Amino acid sequence: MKQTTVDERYFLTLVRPGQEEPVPVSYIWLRDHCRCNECYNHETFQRTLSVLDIPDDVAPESYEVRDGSLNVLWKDGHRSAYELNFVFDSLFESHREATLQEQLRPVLWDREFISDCPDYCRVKLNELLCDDEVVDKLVSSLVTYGVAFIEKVPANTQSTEMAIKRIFPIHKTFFGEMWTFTDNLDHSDTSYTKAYLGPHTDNTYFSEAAAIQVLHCIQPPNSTNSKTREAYERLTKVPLSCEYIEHGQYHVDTTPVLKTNILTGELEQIRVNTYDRSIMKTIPQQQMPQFYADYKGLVAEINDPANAWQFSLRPGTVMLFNNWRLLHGRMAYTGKRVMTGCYVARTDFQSVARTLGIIS
Ligand SMILES: C[N+](C)(C)CCCC[C@H](N)C(=O)O
Ligand SMILES: O=C(O)CCC(=O)C(=O)O
Repeated sequence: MKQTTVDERYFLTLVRPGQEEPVPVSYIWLRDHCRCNECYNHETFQRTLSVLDIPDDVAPESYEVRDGSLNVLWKDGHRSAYELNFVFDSLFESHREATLQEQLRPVLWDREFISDCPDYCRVKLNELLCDDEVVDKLVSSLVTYGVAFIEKVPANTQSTEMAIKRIFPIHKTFFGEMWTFTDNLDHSDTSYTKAYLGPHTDNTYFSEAAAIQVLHCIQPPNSTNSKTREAYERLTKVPLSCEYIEHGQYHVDTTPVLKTNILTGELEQIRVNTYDRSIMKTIPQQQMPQFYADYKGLVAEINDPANAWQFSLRPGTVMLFNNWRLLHGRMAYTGKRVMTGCYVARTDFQSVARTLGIIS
């Protein structure tokens, strides 16, 4: 067995069955994760033990591993018992690996793939309302492909709301809970016009963009490259401010265009809306040429027609898409058109997916 030297004032070591390398486990982590009824409320899933009541130099009087459990007697006389799998599965390395091994991983796709791909979810409203498995299938599609459709939804806001609330709570913003928009400039924003809208994500000016955007066209218009990697890395670091301004509203958020997962390092969010960018003043002027080269490269890639999946949203079909990974836009139109939809907050999207066992 390999030897791992640890400072026994702060760590004990455990060996996971089937592995050779002993792993260090910190005493203060163990004490903080005691799940006895005195330290943890199993009805509210909350700690009752305050972290301030754990001495920095907390250490066991003794401990033993027996029958798949670690039993600790602390110097203050407190006793803790841990299932070894709880400890091993809570280690950073295990948690990171498990996150990377999610049973449902995002599938990256392009127009050709998605046009031919039968797997993303396209269900009928009555199926969704009657069958919990269809809810699971739809949320899985949003996790895997970032997109799903509900068909045969009566072309009105109320039915759209009913369909979405079957799956998610709706995230209310100053646009409303369910919003319905046309070209009457109800809000000072291009989406409230007939104009072309290039590919973008919404809410780049919120501290957290909606995870899911829902769109239902309830009244169609009555007429119709090693440099890339370096640029990618830079765009995960350069803070970019985006804003939304109208009477009574002034939202600004300043974060990089690309956000990577703090645990896995994988790309987690793209936040691009060229329309809503604030004055660029978050980097020195000397860095501007490089930033604009990187940003224009990304926007050009986004606007490449080869990357566009274009179709008409017709009354009856509700589209849900992941606003953290899919960009959306629309062609300019003439005549009268009415669109309805809503946002779903990321925490609610993830909570529903986690409750369904789709993500951890
Ligand atoms: C109409 N609706 C509420 C759906 C969107 C409004 C979009 C506002 C802003 N340009 C953005 O991209 O977030
Ligand atoms: O009007 C549309 O079809 C889409 C509008 C849009 O992109 C948005 O509201 O973010």
